[in-house]
Amino acid sequence: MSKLVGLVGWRGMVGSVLMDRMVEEKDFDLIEPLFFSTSNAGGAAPAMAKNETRLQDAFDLEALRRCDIIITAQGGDYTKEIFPKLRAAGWHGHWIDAASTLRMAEDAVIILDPVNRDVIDRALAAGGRNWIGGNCTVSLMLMAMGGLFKADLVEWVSAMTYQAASGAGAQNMRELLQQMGALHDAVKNELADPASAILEIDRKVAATLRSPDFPTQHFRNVPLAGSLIPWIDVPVEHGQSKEEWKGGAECNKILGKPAFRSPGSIPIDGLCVRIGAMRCHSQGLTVKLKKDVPLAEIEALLAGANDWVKMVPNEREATERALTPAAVTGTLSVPVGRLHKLAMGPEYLGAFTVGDQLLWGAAEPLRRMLRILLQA
Ligand SMILES: NC(=O)C1=CN([C@@H]2O[C@H](COP(=O)(O)OP(=O)(O)OC[C@H]3O[C@@H](n4cnc5c(N)ncnc54)[C@H](OP(=O)(O)O)[C@@H]3O)[C@@H](O)[C@H]2O)C=CC1
Ligand SMILES: N[C@@H](CC(=O)OP(=O)(O)O)C(=O)O
Repeated sequence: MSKLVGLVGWRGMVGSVLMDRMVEEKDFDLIEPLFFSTSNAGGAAPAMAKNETRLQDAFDLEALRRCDIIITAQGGDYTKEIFPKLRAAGWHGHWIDAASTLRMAEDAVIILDPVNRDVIDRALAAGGRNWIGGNCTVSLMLMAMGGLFKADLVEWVSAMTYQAASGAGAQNMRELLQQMGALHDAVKNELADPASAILEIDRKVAATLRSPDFPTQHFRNVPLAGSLIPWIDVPVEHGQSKEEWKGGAECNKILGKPAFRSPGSIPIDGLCVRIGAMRCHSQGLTVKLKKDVPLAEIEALLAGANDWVKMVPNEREATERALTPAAVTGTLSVPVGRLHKLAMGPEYLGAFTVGDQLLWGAAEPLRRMLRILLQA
C-alpha cells in the first residue's frame, strides 16, 4: 500500500516549486498525498490529490498523526508550534522540513543527499526520523564544491555571497520589481532621448532611490534595485549575520564533521549580501586547500562529484554566458567557474558558483529525501 504523505505549505513559493518538481518526477505516482492548509481547511485539495480531495487542517494533530511522512514548507513558526506537539502525541512518522528551526537539533539530519547520502543512511539505520533541508546558500555551495570536501582537500573556505530577493520571500521579489519599475519611471523621458545627459539621469535615479516614496517596505526600508544590502538575517555573535553563521554551522553538520568552531571542523565564513537577482544565489569563493593540487585534478574532482555540477571554463565568453543568474534560473544545474589559483599561493583557489535557491536551495532536497524513505 502507498505511504500516506502529508503536504503542508504546498501553495507557498517553496511549496509550489516542490509540487512542480514532484509532478515532473512522478513522485505522486508512488504516494497517497494528504494536503493540509493553515487557512482553508475543508477547501478543495489540488489536482494531485487522489482519494483525499479535501484540505485538512494543518493544526489538527489527529489528521497529521495519520501520515507516515509529513513534508512541510510552511515555515519556521509552524514547525515550532506543531512539531513538538506531534512528537509528544506519540507520532513516529518521518518529518521532512524546509524551515531552519530544527536544523541544528541533535536528532535531525540536514539533508543534501548528493553530498551527504552516507550521513543520511547512517541516521536512517539508527532510526532517524527528522530530515531538514539546509540553508539555500550552504546547500548550493556544497553542491558546487562537494568534490573538494569529499577528497578532504579543504582547509578553509571564505564565501562572499550575492543572494537573490527570493531568499527573503515572495513579497520581496515583487518589491524588487516594483523598485526597478519606479527607477525606470523616474527617467523614462530622458531615456527616450538619446541626447539627454547621463549625469542628469543618474541624479534623478539617486533621488528616487533615496525618496521616502520609493517602495521599500519589505526590504526593511532600504532600496535593493540599483543598490545592494550587505546584511542578511539577524545579528549573531562574532560580528556575523545569522546567514553567515549558517555557512559554518550547517556545512560542518551536513558533512558529518565536528561542530563549527570546535577542533576538527572546517572554518567556513564570509560576508552575505543581498543583490537584485530574482531567485539565484551566487557566491565568490576563496578555498584554502590542504596542499597544492593541479587545477586539472581539481576540475575533475568537482565535475565528478554529482550529476548537476557543471564546470565553466575560466574564459570570458563562457563565463558571461553560463555563470549567471540569468542562465541558471529555473534549472537544477549548478555551474562552477572562474577557477584559478590566487596570487596568495598555489594552495589558494578562487571559484564562482551560481544556483537556483528555490530548487537545490530549498525544494529539491526535500523530494529526494521522500524518495529515499520510499525506497528504504
Ligand atoms: N524562501 C526561501 O528562499 C526559502 C524558504 N524556506 C522555508 O520555507 C518556508 C516557506 O517559505 P515561502 O515558500 O517563501 O513562504 P510563502 O509565504 O510563499 O508560503 C508560506 C505559506 O503562506 C500561506 N499563504 C498565505 N498567502 C499566500 C499566497 N497568496 N500564496 C501562497 N501562499 C500563501 C500558505 O499557507 P496556507 O496554504 O496554509 O494558507 C503558504 O504555505 C520559509 O518560512 C522557510 O522556513 C527554506 C528555504 C528557502
Ligand atoms: N536566508 C535565506 C533564505 C532562507 O530561507 O534561508 P533558511 O532556510 O536558512 O531560513 C536568504 O535570505 O537568502
